[in-house]
Amino acid sequence: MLLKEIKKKATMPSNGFPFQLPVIKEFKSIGLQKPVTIFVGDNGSGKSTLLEAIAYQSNHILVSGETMDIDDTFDAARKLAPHLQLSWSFKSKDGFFFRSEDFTSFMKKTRETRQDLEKDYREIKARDPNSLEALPYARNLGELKNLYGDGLEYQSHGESFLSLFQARMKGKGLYVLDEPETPLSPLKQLSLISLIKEMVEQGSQFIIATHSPMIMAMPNAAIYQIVEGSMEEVAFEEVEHVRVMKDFLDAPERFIKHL
Ligand SMILES: Nc1ncnc2c1ncn2[C@@H]1O[C@H](COP(=O)(O)OP(=O)(O)OP(=O)(O)O)[C@@H](O)[C@H]1O
Repeated sequence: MLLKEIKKKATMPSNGFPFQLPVIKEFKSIGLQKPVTIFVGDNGSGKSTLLEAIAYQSNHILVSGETMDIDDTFDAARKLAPHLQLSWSFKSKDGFFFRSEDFTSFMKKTRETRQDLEKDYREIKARDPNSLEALPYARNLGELKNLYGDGLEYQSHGESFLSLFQARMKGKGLYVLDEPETPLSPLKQLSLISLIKEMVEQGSQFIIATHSPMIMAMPNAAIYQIVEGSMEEVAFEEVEHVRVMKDFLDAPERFIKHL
């Protein structure tokens, strides 16, 4: 394990967002004994708020490589993070925070970078086909191609999500993922589970907020369920999402006739 414990300091304010959220008020500490920690809970239970603060306090790097410092949507994380005490076995500098909103801007940035490099490369070659000045542009274009193939933008939304994870994840990193299942079909969620399993085998650790029962079934995972502000470790079969989804799939008509 890289991150061993997340503990709330005694001095946290009790008023104003995010401090007045029930889950933040009641949170004391969790020990991370498994390589995958999963937060589940209803919409609005505070999963993202807590996850963002953990990510901010750990290394505050986004999937794009940018810092969480420049984005005002992380104001609450910036306020809450100093009140969380993280204990490490080994503080890795690798890893990132991922939420699906940042994916679109990362795709846009990658596309613009590639287009700029291609334009500069073409201009230099047109001026002088043998110019050494073109070499760094060719090298950077080659690196982008190695990482993402011909371009994430030529893949479907779900495919490019997975390619991004495959390109950006490596061993011994701490990955904090907020609802990574968002655009993924059930089969692609299995591919994500397989990728996470592979990364765990290489010494990585994951903290994930999810609504997906498939992700919750991940091997080597501890599931913490938030109900009315209290956070408790539960078995997979006890998670509300899992029970509701299972009952629904067993007999959808039973649910739908009551709507
Ligand atoms: N800037 C803000 N100011 C005040 N309240 C906020 C702010 N941002 C979020 N909230 C509230 O905090 C609560 C927790 O939000 P959060 O996004 O952490 O929930 P969540 O469990 O991740 O939900 P979901 O599953 O829908 O993503 C919600 O009720 C939300 O409306």
